[in-house]
Amino acid sequence: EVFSSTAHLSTVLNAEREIIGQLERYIENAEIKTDRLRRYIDEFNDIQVRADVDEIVGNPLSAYQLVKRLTVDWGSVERLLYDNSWQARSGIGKWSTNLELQGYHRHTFQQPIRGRTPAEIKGLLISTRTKYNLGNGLSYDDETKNYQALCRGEQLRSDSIVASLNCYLSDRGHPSFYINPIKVEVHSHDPPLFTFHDVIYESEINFIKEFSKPLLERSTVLGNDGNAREVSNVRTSQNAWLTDDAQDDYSRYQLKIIMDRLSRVTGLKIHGEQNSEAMQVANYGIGGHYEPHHDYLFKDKTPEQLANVSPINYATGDRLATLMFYLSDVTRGGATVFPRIGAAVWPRKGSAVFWYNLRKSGESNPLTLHGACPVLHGSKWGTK
Ligand SMILES: O=C(O)CCC(=O)C(=O)O
Ligand SMILES: [Fe+2]
Repeated sequence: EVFSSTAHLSTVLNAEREIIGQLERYIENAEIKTDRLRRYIDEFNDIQVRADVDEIVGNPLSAYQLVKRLTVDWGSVERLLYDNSWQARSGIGKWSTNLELQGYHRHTFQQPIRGRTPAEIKGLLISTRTKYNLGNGLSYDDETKNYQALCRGEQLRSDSIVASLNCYLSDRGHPSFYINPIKVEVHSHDPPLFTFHDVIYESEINFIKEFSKPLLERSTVLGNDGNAREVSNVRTSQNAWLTDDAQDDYSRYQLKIIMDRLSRVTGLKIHGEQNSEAMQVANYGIGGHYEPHHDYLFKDKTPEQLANVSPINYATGDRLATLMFYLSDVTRGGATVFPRIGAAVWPRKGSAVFWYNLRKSGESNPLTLHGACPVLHGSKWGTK
């Protein structure tokens, strides 16, 4: 009954004012929320547009920020979207605290590092010159020291040895290279260690990468107890085996062309499972590495570990040689280093590094101990 008295009308009027007030706060909140969301979107958009994928995932700072966005920022966006506390000022408080905290993290994260390029970080790590030993019979500690020093780009060999390392053009004894000979770079004469430059082409590299991307899984090593392979900090990368049965006709054809060329380059028959293992593709992200190890399979193994060597390897014999080619340049880090030889091979897209794991006598050569240095900036793709 609104006509019988005005008393109740004033209550209604007050209620209306209250509703208007709440609606205004609701709109105000919604505007703040939209504003925050807009700022997130602008910021993410800006980062996405600015750089290409390799640049984002390969730069330690942007890779860190990407992970932070996935784990923290997008969580805040989600909370913003689902937070319906339209009447609570405390809601706004919560959002802004959140954002301030993130601003703070961004601040503390960026300030100390800004301007310090990986080169300077690397510079900080370079120790004063220590005396290095090379060869067999080094302690594990010395080998680790050499591995790290080589990864930092230090020279461990005498100037005269380094001066004896040469580059040359070679047809590798095959007519297909008469006109366009292979560029060979020698990293060590004994044991022989070379890179063959520009032996795999851009289109082939893209083919191998695209083909293996969906197959990549965290790499494993043979467990000490001889049991199945396990994930380990010794080898932090992802890899994929390009086995014959996983391939369609077109892929098999592409791989055959590459393998035939590499057979001519190395002078070894490497195509087909009787002659070499399936191709293995590896991708290392920032910090990804493989600690020094040997590629040969039969020496220095316990009977339990030997029991784990696959029958095909017994049938075909030990790994005579390793040929590994780089499918990417690496901005910093990621060298393949030989702590007992003192050699470091820096990845170059399209080049292949080659060495014999066994001597001519068939015995394994312990000097071929090698490892992959941690990637500092960029990402590393290799296949062997
Ligand atoms: O990636 C590298 O530089 C070395 C890889 C390696 O030694 C291996 O896969 O056995
Ligand atoms: Fe290896």
